[in-house]
Amino acid sequence: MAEQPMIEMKNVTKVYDNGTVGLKNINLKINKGEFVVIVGLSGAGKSTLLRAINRLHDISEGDILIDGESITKAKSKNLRLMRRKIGMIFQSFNLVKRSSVLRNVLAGRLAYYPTWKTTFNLFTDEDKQRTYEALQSVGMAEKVYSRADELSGGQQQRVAIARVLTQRPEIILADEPTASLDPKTSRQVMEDLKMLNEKFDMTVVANLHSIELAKDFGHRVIGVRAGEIVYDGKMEDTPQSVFDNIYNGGKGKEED
Ligand SMILES: Nc1ncnc2c1ncn2[C@@H]1O[C@H](COP(=O)(O)OP(=O)(O)OP(=O)(O)O)[C@@H](O)[C@H]1O
Repeated sequence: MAEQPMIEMKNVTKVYDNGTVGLKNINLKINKGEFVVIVGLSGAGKSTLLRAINRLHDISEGDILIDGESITKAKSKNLRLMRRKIGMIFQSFNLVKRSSVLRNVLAGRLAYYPTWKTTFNLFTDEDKQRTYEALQSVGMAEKVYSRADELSGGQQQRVAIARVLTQRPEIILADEPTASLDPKTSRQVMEDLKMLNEKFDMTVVANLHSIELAKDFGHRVIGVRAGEIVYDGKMEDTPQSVFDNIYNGGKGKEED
């Protein structure tokens, strides 16, 4: 199979308005079907990196290609179409708390409808079916009519995963998906992400604080420090010393 990168970052720099450098000259290729974990100290630039990929943050320099097409240069309609290919999972779940699980998961289809249809709730039966199946895949089908704010944190994150599954993106960006969950629930959520990766061939890029989860679920690990990539390698080839170095603020760069 030809290796067309799903995500390609070329000389990407991000400087925030206040002058903080979030990313420094990042070059990175991620292929279809990879499960990549990004590790680094707080403030290293992990969220900035992830949010640059779907243009939640505009970058200052460089170019980002999604499936071979520049998202950096994409204009409104095209940007919308490109974003449909990218699902996002947040630490804080980002559900509409007062809405039902059903409506939250259907929202994964929003980008496929013109606004007026969604305003009038004109989702197709097929999409409702898809929603139900997605909830089944994460073991949440019996909660379909519950309000989102009646669910535990772990259940909310699983609903968020069902929403992303309903969206059927090519790429999942997960920004600290387990940071507010207990260890057992965290593992369950990571299993769900693994299912999206393996069963639906979605490319997953996840920022993780937990080295243990990173090791257990990531195929490839990218270490970030002060806005730069300081390590990039297959998980199976990555010794503990790499993690120690990244988290202990070791000097110099580890090798690719
Ligand atoms: N909106 C913003 N404006 C200015 N600086 C910002 C903004 N967001 C992030 N930064 C800065 O950019 C740098 C990278 O932040 P980022 O949130 O990407 O780090 P992180 O590795 O995701 O950290 P954490 O693990 O704590 O979420 C930090 O110095 C941070 O203070």
